[in-house]
Amino acid sequence: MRTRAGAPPSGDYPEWVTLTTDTAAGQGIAGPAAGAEALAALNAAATELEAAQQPTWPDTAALSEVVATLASYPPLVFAGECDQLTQRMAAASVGEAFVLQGGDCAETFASATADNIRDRIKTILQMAAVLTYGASVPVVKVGRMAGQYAKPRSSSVETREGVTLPAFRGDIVNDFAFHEAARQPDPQRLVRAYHASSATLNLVRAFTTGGFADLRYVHEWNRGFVANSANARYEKLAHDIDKAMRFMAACGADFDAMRTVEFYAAHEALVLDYERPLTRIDSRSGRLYDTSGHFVWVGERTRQLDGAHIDFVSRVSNPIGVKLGPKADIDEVLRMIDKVDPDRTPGRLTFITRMGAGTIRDALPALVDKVTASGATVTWICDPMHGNTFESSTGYKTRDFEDIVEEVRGFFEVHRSLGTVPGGIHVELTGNDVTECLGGAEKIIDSDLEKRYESVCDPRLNHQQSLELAFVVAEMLGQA
Ligand SMILES: O=C[C@H](O)[C@H](O)COP(=O)(O)O
Ligand SMILES: C=C(OP(=O)(O)O)C(=O)O
Ligand SMILES: [Mn+2]
Repeated sequence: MRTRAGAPPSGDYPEWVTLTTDTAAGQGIAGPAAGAEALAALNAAATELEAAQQPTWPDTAALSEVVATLASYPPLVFAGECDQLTQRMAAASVGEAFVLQGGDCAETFASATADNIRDRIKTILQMAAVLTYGASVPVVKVGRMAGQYAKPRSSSVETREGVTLPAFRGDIVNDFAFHEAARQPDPQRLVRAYHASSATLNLVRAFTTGGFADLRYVHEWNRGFVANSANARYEKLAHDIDKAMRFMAACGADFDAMRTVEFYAAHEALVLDYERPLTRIDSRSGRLYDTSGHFVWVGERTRQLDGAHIDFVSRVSNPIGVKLGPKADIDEVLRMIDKVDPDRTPGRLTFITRMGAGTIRDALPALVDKVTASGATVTWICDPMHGNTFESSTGYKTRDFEDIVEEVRGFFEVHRSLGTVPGGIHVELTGNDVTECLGGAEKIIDSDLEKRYESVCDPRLNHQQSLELAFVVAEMLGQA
């Protein structure tokens, strides 16, 4: 709708529709001069600083072409959406929201199907509904999706039956198949990752705004979950939620207004040859945003203070996560805050702790205490997956559901004893009925793992286990 004079009516579009399109890689930058300078500095630093866990691309000319191609593509997310998520993360930092981040350890191109994406979203929506009830605050829904294609590895090679090849580093770099050609890094995969992310995000937006996310459906799905006799221990909470829904209906709540949800995309900003060309100047503010996803994080293996990853995230304005393991050095963490969040912007920096069930109660308190004393305003999120991985007797990388629950329990205990805020959870999950993590009501045991072990990297909670975790965490939240 336009006025007769051809001017768009004011106030019709949300502010975030402002395009963030000025391109990276130093090509045809039309944005504000300050932004162009900042972008040039980001690009220079990304190539000069030491970057851990990067692929060794065999053909640098092909890589340059790919980087230029990515730089010419539209952004996947808008700067204003990232700012909105920063505000949501800020709310979580003070207990006015709770964050749920979840999705595959490693997305693959082959698994980016409509059914898989729908089922993952469905699982996250179901978990979020339960957590919302438990927390009595909005749940910020963030998928490890639409960009989670890169993996850091403990070893750069993999040996099977005497044959040693480069390790699989995620579909964005090489192929999981165990033969020489498949494991060669191929820069064309960066372009495929962009298109797969774009298609995924398109479906995410459709599912979360087109009616699929209607709270009434989500509630029915959850009723179905609890009706399964294996899940009887969650009946009480499910009954309470059901009552709350009926109470809302009786009060005349507008359920039609609850047919859409905000949903954000997150991934580890690992391969800088992907993140860098997707970094753009926001035409509103001249600031830089990594438009490959709303929230990006730096992993435990790449968070070196003087390394390229921390430098990169310090230069973009997205909400940023940093994973912290049990050996995180407190002084280093404090210097990291100065670097990534010098202005102490609430919601800007999230620490995703991944300590291990047996370690969290010892390792987390001092860290939280010192960070709080420093005056920082970080959001604390618990990743109960990465500190609890072990090899099963049958040779699979696995995790035990009980360890996962126990780490979240420790996370709540530590924050409650310090008077700080447990802001959310970060989990590896799928909407499918895989057998990758042990335990849960279905009592998956070692010998079950081979039945449906489909992850190309870490073991994920399956649909049932994910919902169980949501119910258990909702109980913990309700005990506040
Ligand atoms: O999520 C990631 C994994 O924990 C990480 O890639 C390391 O895995 P690896 O020890 O199998 O290499
Ligand atoms: C590699 C991951 O985690 P971390 O950096 O915490 O090991 C991950 O989230 O898949
Ligand atoms: Mn993982």
